[in-house]
Amino acid sequence: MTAATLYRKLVDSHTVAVLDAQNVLLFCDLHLMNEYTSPQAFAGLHAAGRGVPMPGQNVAVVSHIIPTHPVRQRVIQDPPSALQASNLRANCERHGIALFDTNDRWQGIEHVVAPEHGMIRPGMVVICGDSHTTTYGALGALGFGIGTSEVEHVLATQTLVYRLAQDMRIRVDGRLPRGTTAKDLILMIISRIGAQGARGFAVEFCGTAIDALSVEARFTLCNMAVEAGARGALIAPDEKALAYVLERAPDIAGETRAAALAHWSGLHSDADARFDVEHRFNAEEVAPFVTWGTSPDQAVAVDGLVPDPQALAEGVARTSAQQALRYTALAAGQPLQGLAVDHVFIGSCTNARIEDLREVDRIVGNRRVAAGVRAMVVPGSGAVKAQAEAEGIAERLLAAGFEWRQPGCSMCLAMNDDVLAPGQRCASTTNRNFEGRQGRGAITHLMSPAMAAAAAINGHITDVRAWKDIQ
Ligand SMILES: CC(C)[C@H](C(=O)O)[C@@H](O)C(=O)O
Ligand code: SF4
Repeated sequence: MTAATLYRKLVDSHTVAVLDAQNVLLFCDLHLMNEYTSPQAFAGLHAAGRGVPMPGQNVAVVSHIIPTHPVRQRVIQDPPSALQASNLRANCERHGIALFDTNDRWQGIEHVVAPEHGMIRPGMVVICGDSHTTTYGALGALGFGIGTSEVEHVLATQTLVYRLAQDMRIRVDGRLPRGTTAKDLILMIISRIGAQGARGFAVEFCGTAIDALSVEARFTLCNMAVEAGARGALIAPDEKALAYVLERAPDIAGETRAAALAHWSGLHSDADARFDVEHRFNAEEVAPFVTWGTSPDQAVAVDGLVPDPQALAEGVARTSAQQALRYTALAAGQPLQGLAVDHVFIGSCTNARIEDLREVDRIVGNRRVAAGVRAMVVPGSGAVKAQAEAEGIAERLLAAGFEWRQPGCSMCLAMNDDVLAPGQRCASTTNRNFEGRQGRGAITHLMSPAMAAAAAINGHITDVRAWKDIQ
């Protein structure tokens, strides 16, 4: 047998039929749904008089449009959003699909909820009408986003017509310096390879720096690989990944466990597997990264300067940098450090897990949010929220002047009522800094949770490495 990459092993083991040289019919072990991209798919399914043959392999979570105010019973006020949620409920009831509904105690952002309940296992193919499904590569599962018409196809057949991706390997060796995280690493990678740098590729991350990352940090890394255009992100599952899954999947026991472990042990690229493209990075070069523009690849180290578009080659990069600077109201050559922020948002499927909130807590310590800054923490899920409350994190952050909210996507894309005003500048732990993403005319600076916490305390973009008590 020829040597294969982990990506090809996952695709081949899920191929029901080869359609042509580029396309296969792929079996999908788990299909996650949200209220935003599923309604039209169900409508299409019903119009065609079709059912959902494998409801147990589908799960739905209300994520995007849900309000996050700290009330006991959440009510979605906005009529179109309320309709999306009630549609999802009706569709799940009709087809017997499990749903994490608005007031379910485990509700949250779909990509935070699914792994914490042991739904994501190494070797699976997981799809969702949401681009950040690449997150699951952290556990050795092939995850990727699909469009609404594909959601309908998956509901009806549990399969997908899938165009093969090319193989890319990104090796990162060395140790991440003090004060830097997986978020800084992925922002650095994206800034170097570009927002289209992995377009058309399934990316496998490897190297000593990746081995050293916690599973939650790997979620952050794989989550944002899509911001480089990746069609999938994978990390071969190691002891850490397996322990994470086994802890959360009590059904994997006895003979099933032995069979699972045997299967999982083969989930890595063969030693002589061929990758179409390979990149190498040195973790020692990672610094806390901050975006200055309106695309995730427009980022520099916090002690760097806003680049001069004139220094870029004439063409798309220069034009988009010029446009970006107009939007973010920054000047070429300006330092990012010291830039005042109005708002701090700690949340999203990139950085709202318990380790992220512990990091924020550690940075904040006994300090207080700067006067005039509104700082909001939106835990990724009900489970994260409960854990953070049990650990005293919520109480300490509230005392420091942060708002402590209920779980959801919230200000990551402002589809609920957590919206910034025009011109407001936000230090954000999210993954996209597109124009208008957090509110029309609002400006987003992507960064790590530690950096966002430091910005909240100082009221301006701050190099967290100057903090004495960081790790
Ligand atoms: C709403 C959804 C389709 C979208 C996505 O696909 O990623 C959203 O989650 C986002 O982060 O922009
Ligand atoms: S948290 Fe943000 S990136 Fe993640 S699914 Fe929600 S909107 Fe998309």
